[in-house]
Amino acid sequence: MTERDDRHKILIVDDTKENIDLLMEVFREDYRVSAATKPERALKLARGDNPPDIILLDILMPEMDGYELCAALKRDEATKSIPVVFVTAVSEVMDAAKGFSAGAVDYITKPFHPPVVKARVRLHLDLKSKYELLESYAFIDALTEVNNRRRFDLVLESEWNRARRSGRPLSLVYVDVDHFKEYNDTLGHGAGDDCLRRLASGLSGALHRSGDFIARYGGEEFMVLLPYTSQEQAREIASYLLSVIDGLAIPHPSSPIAQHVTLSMGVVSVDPDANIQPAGIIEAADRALYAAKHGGRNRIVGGDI
Ligand SMILES: Nc1nc2c(ncn2[C@@H]2O[C@H](COP(=O)(O)OP(=O)(O)OP(=O)(O)O)[C@@H](O)[C@H]2O)c(=O)[nH]1
Repeated sequence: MTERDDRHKILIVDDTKENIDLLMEVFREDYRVSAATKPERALKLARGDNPPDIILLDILMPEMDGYELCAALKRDEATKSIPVVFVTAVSEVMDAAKGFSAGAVDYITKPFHPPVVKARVRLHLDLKSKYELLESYAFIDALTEVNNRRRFDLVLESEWNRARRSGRPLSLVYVDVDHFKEYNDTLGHGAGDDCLRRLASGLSGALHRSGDFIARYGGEEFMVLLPYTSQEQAREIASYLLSVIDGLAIPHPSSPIAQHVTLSMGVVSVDPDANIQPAGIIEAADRALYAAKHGGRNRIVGGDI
């Protein structure tokens, strides 16, 4: 088995091999370093499956100058959060303002002073990690620690586009806790919060496929998004989720329908050719959920779009 290499990745982009070698020497020991001498190659590596954590970019290159390449990286959703540091010779006339407006975070000058260059790269990697951590908090529901509604909206949009491109179905399960007002009224709001945490953890733990996605959508509502899943498969998954929550047997003394907490679910699957928007999928799942509630709760109802 090969050992995992968790070191940060640096991409050096420079048309001169000697410059690449110089920077390689500075970083080789502490980082995974790759290099590109041509802008297209740099773009390809940055957009690839294993993108760099930071890019050191020469400003003067014959085919596309560093400013243009930096601007191209910043325009692309997939690469825009990779920090770009310009590399320039003190003898070159560098327009720092132009560099920053193209999206660079900093610049370093040749000849290199290795401790300073290393410190600057470390600083930007550190800032990037902190930014990512903050960003992840912005997408997590504080009570249940599953994804929040803001993240759900973004993921639904991107999965919807992916489904359209792939021509494969996308399913959505709208989940709502039954008689949760009575639960709170009988056992208190704190117990209600605990119950929501247990439900979120039970539901997310029951989703096994990568790509399956759960979010807390509102107070006692969750959304489960199932890419590449037909209506029939989605109903099977929904009934598995129902059985998992049944297995938790969370006591609900004031429920008129069971002795423990139950869920209602509305399930819809979308034919990606259909001429509808993501909001239409939610509305259809909401109608199916409404039917599940009116049909007696603790059940799954499939809906049409
Ligand atoms: N403890 C707790 N309760 C919440 C939270 N968010 C929403 N609720 C409660 O969830 C309850 C939802 O009540 P309703 O919309 O009437 O629905 P219900 O009682 O579950 O009834 P049905 O959905 O029709 O089965 C309300 O009493 C809200 O106060 C939360 O974060 N914590």
